[in-house]
Amino acid sequence: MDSSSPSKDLQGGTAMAADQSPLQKHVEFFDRNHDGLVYPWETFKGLRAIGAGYLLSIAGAAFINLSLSGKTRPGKFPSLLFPIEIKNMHLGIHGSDTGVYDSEGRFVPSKFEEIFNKYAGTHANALTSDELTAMLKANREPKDVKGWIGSLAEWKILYVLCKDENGLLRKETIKGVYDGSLFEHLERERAASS
Ligand code: HEM
Ligand SMILES: [Ca+2]
Repeated sequence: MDSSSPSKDLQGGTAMAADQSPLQKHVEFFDRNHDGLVYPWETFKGLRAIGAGYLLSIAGAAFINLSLSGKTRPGKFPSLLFPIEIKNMHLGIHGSDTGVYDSEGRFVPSKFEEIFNKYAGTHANALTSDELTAMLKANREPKDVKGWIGSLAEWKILYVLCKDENGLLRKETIKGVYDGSLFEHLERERAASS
C-alpha cells in the first residue's frame, strides 16, 4: 500500500489532511494515533499529558466528546464510541466565543488582538483572572447557554492549566491555543520535568 495516501478507517475519518486549519491543529494533539478521529480515551490521554488531573480529564473527555461527536458527524448514525471527526471540526464552533476562529476554523488576527486591546488592562500582553471573566461575560450572546458553558469551560480550564506564577494568562500562551502548539509544548515540558 502507498504509505503516503491518507488512511481511512471504518468510522470514516481521514488522517492527515494536507491543509489543516488552525482549529484542526488545535485538536490534532488529541488524536493520539493520527487517524483523523478523537475518541474519548484519546481526549482523556491528551488531557492527562498536559497536566490535567484524573477527574478533570474524565469529566473533560466526557463533556468534549459528548458535545462534539454528533456535531462533527453530520448525517451519520450516532456512535456510542463518541468519536469527533477532525475534518469537520469547524462544525463544533459555538456562540459566545471570541471569534478568533472564523466559521471555517481559520485564525483571525484582528480578533486575537482585540482580546488584548479590550481586556488586558493591567498588563498589555496578558489577562488576569478578572479580566478573563470580564471577557467571557462580554462575549455572551443572549440565551446561548450552550455557548456560555462551552466558552467558560475552554477558558477556565486553560487558565487553571496555563496561568503563570503571577496568575496571568500570557498572550503567547493564548496564541499557542489557537495555532495548536501549546499542548505539544506542555506535554514536552512535563515529560522533561518528570
Ligand atoms: C485542555 C484542553 C483544551 C483547552 C484548554 C481548550 C481551550 C480552547 C480555547 C481557549 C478556545 C478558544 C475559544 C474562543 O475563541 O473563545 C478553544 C476553541 C475550540 N476548541 Fe478547544 N481546548 C481544549 C481541547 C479541545 C479538544 C480536545 C477539542 C475537540 C476535540 C476542542 C475543540 C475546540 C473547538 C471546536 C473550538 C472552537 C470553539 C469556538 O470558537 O466556538 N478543544 N479551545
Ligand atoms: Ca484517533
